[in-house]
Amino acid sequence: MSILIRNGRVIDPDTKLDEICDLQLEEGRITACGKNIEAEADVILDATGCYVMPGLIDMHVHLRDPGQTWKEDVVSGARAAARGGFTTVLAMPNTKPVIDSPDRVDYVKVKADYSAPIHVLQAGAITKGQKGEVLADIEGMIAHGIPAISEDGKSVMNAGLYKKAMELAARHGIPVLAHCEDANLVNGGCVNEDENSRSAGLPGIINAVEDVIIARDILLAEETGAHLHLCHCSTKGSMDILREAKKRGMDVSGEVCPHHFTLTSGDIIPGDTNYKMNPPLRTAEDREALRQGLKEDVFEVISTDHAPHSAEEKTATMRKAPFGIVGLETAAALTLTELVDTGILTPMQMAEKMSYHPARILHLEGRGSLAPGSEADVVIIDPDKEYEIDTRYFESKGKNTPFAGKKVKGRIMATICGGKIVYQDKERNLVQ
Ligand SMILES: NC(=O)N[C@@H](CC(=O)O)C(=O)O
Ligand SMILES: [Zn+2]
Ligand SMILES: [Zn+2]
Repeated sequence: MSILIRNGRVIDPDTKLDEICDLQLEEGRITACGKNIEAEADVILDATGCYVMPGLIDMHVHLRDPGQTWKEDVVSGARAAARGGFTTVLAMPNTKPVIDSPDRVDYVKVKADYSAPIHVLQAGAITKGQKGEVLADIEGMIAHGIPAISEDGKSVMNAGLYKKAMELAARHGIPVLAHCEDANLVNGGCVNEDENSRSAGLPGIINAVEDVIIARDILLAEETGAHLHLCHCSTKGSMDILREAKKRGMDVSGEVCPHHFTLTSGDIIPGDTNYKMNPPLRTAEDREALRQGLKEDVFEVISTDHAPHSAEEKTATMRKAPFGIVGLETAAALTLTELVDTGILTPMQMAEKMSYHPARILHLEGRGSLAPGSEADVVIIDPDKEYEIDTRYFESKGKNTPFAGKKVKGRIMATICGGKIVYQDKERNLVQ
């Protein structure tokens, strides 16, 4: 199988290429990139007016498999990812049961290998059952292929235990993905603590809930030499602390999710639980800091924290509904609309944060790159296509998004994974 993508704006952070040219894919690999490639191909795609980027990589998703497959499963999640332009996702281990052993890692791997259209990777939990008491079989899971460990959904509050996990991660050269939330400071909060929470009479979550654990984790990473990656950063403090740690030359990185760089707590429609996620939507000042941090590459990753829940679960009150919103099928459009179209990020920075940097942090050789020899994982995006987000077209089982009906600019036209077209837009056929 060979594919020739003609006349797109090829944007490759690895080779620093940003040029209108052709890209040739053969037998699952990228084989050539250049102007007017004359080779024969089984399929020719006309990418005129489109960005051609390395397939997007989301290093933070929840696929709910095993145990909560009414919300999502490996296959529906992977299809949603393909529709969103992603060719690799990393699933968090807060499933039921928790992915804390080699055989549970294998369960996801086998299911994904047989039936997912894209690459699905699995992170291993740090403690058994995510109870924060004893370490999980981290080395066993590393032997079975996990590219990272994470306790996402919570922080490991026992710093001594966490330090041991970091030592293991450092020894094996894998990153620790940190959900930063001080369990003792949350205080039952369900939205950001500010004038909006007070007028709505809802318990609030202060910024320090996140910031104190970020500071602690950075100190522990410095001590152990582990690569620390901060999940879903939402506060101005996260940006300040991360910037300062990087100045000291530390091996630490951070991600921001589209909802946190797009919305503030002031946008919450009272009672609409599709605005409830953890960490919560913060203030305009926090959002501004996140945007600035993305622009200045303090944050090198954009991830979705795709957190599907059923409509029924989300009909609960703001206090009781589960935290989390879906993100795979809206992330590229929100990044293009909110950050690229506004001049905050260049298209090259988008490709870095949504593909190249995640590949480097997770040590995914041959991914996040369009250099010849790389895996044939490619996304074709029309940056000018305008439309309204419509959850009826979502491949995800989760429709829980505050962005339904939002006007955006930028649409995935095709996703190619391992040299196969795994998603194509129905309106505009690129095949020539
Ligand atoms: N982000 C969320 O609001 N929810 C996540 C957990 C998490 O990412 O911490 C979930 O698993 O639902
Ligand atoms: Zn989290
Ligand atoms: Zn998460």
